[in-house]
Order: sequence, then structure tokens, then C-alpha cells
Amino acid sequence: MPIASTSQLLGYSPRVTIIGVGKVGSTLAQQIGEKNLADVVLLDEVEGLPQGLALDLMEAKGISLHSRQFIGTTNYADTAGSDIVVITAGQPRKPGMSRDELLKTNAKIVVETAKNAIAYSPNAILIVVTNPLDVMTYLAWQATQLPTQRVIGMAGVLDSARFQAFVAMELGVSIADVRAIVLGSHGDLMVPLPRYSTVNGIPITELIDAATIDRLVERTRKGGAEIVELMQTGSAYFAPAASTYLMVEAILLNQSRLVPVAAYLQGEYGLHDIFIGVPTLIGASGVEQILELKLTNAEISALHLAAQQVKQNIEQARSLLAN
Ligand SMILES: NC(=O)C1=CN([C@@H]2O[C@H](COP(=O)(O)OP(=O)(O)OC[C@H]3O[C@@H](n4cnc5c(N)ncnc54)[C@H](O)[C@@H]3O)[C@@H](O)[C@H]2O)C=CC1
Ligand SMILES: O=C([O-])CC(=O)C(=O)O
Repeated sequence: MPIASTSQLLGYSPRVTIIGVGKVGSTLAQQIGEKNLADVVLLDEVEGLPQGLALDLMEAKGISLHSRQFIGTTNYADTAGSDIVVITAGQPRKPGMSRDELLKTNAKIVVETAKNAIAYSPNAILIVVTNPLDVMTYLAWQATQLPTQRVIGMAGVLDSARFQAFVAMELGVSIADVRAIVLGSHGDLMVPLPRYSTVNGIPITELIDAATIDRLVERTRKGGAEIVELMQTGSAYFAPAASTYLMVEAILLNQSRLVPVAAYLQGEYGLHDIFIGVPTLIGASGVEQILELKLTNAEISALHLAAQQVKQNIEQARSLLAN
């Protein structure tokens, strides 16, 4: 790996701020550095935590050999001029909880942190990770008033990666040959699409019987909870951080990746004024295009059911924030 990337040699290093550097945020910071992608500002409300993590990451540089900088801070002024802001601040769920039960605690945190960060980086693209994801992305957009293209929720990449992993395990094939796509909300009503999921171009519906696909779909829907139950002390973070990394990289390297993310819909799929998981092209300006797949009646109904629940939760969040 080169010590300095081309952009650094030309005197420019992109800057990513991560707000809330617990499990997901700190793992993401490490990935961004180790892949020599950008300088990272780590911000948390707990004094000492982001400073300690940044120092630890700086000390690892001599071994992982990259030339990016890490700054740890509790002061938003230190995040100024960021190209991307990632919000991973907020509580994770405990065993037995749904993601929606985090709404009350995390709504205030997301609104406050998004506002503070964008005040110092008005040109940034905002990636929201905090749960319940689709609602938090909507609240962050409203709080910052950023153009919708520059507000993106991370969930579909993760849910699709899980579906991909379960298909690869079931068939005993290399995960490199499996592509999978999951739309809808980041919850039990998410919409995995077996018809559009393939092993090297062959739809999985040709390779796996219907009952087994149903089982894999159900495991994907409960993928986050499965890990929460196993760990008992928090939720998944390696795959969530890797999924967020993919989005950060797609933006900074202008890769035009076709991935499902929570994007703002204005009529696409018959939905309005909502952030929910749909296939998008992600590049330098954020969500560059929303793709409208041909869905069956059952798939579109499932998407609308998920949307209905997200809308109800947005209303609940609005009244919580008003009080
Ligand atoms: N969208 C997705 O697919 C995923 C979402 N998540 C969500 O991401 C969030 C973070 O998860 P973890 O990193 O595991 O949690 P964590 O508890 O390890 O880290 C959260 C961090 O946020 C900080 N924080 C809380 N309030 C803050 C504030 N007002 N300002 C600055 N920092 C603040 C805490 O001090 C803590 O360091 C959770 O809500 C979790 O449910 C997690 C995995 C996947
Ligand atoms: O399950 C959780 O609470 C964390 C999360 O969103 C995931 O891992 O998909």
C-alpha cells in the first residue's frame, strides 16, 4: 500500500467526520484509515473517548502503513469542512428490543448531532446509521435542510450483504459470485428480492427451492436481532461498518455504485416524502439516481407496508420532539 495516495500528493486529503465513535463508528474509522481513503475526525459526547481512539489509531499507522490523520474531539468546530459526516451516535438495542424502541432516545440525539455537524460542514454529504434507520434519516434531513440527494441512510447494503452471506452458506459457493438485493425499511418488514438475487447471473430462484428461500429471507429479516441475541451486549458492528465504508468510498471515489440505500422518494415506487431502501446510484454528489425496478404486486405491497410503518414512526418521532 502506498504511504501517500495521489490525492494526498496533490495536496488534498478528503475529510470524514464520524459522530458517535462507539462500536460502529470506531470500526469505520479504522477501515477508512487502513484503506488510505480519508482523514477522519472522531467526535463523541464522552470526553476522552474520541481522543483516546484517535491516538490509538495514530499509533497503529506505523504498522498498517497509511498516511491519513485521525483527530479525536468533543468539539464540533474541529469537524469543520468535512466532505462526509456519518452519524453513528445513539443507543444500540438490547436483546428482546425492536429497533423502533430506540426511537425515543435516538431521535433527539440524531437531530442535535446532525444539526451541529452540518453547521460546520454545510457542503457535506450526510450518512445516517443510527436506528431506527429510516426514521432517523428523515429526521436528520429535516433538521439540516440539506438537499435530499445529500442525505443517505445505511441499511440496504448491510441487509443485502447478510442475504448474500446466507445464500453463499446455503449453496456452498463463493460469496464473490453471489449478489443479493434487499429493499424497504431496516426492520422486520424489509423486502429481500430473491428474483433479483443471483449466483454469477443465475437467479437464486433457479438454484434453491422456495421453502429454503423463505427461510433465508426470514433469517435476513431477523439478521440484526440474531446477532443481538448472541452477543447480549450491543449489536453488530463489523458488517455495519463495512457497509458504511462502501458508501463512503463510493462517494469519495465517485464510483457510481448501484446499491440499496435509504433515499428520499418523491413518487418513485408510488411513495412520497419518505426515506426508505431502494436501489440507487451513489457517487460524488450522493444519491445520483434512484432506480425503479419492476416489482410484482406482492413485492410492491410489501414495500408499501414497510413504508406505512416508517411513516407512523415519523409521526411518533415528530410528537416526541415537539414535547
Ligand atoms: N443502520 C444499520 O444498519 C445499523 C445501525 N446501528 C445503530 O448504530 C447506532 C450505534 O451503534 P453502536 O456503535 O453499536 O453503539 P455504541 O453504543 O457502541 O456507540 C454509540 C456512541 O454514540 C455516542 N453518543 C451518544 N449520544 C451522543 C451525542 N449526543 N453526541 C455524540 N455522541 C453520542 C456514545 O457515547 C457512543 O460512543 C445504534 O443506534 C445502532 O442501533 C448499528 C448497526 C447497524
Ligand atoms: O440489529 C440492530 O439493532 C443493529 C442493526 O441495525 C443491524 O445489525 O442490522
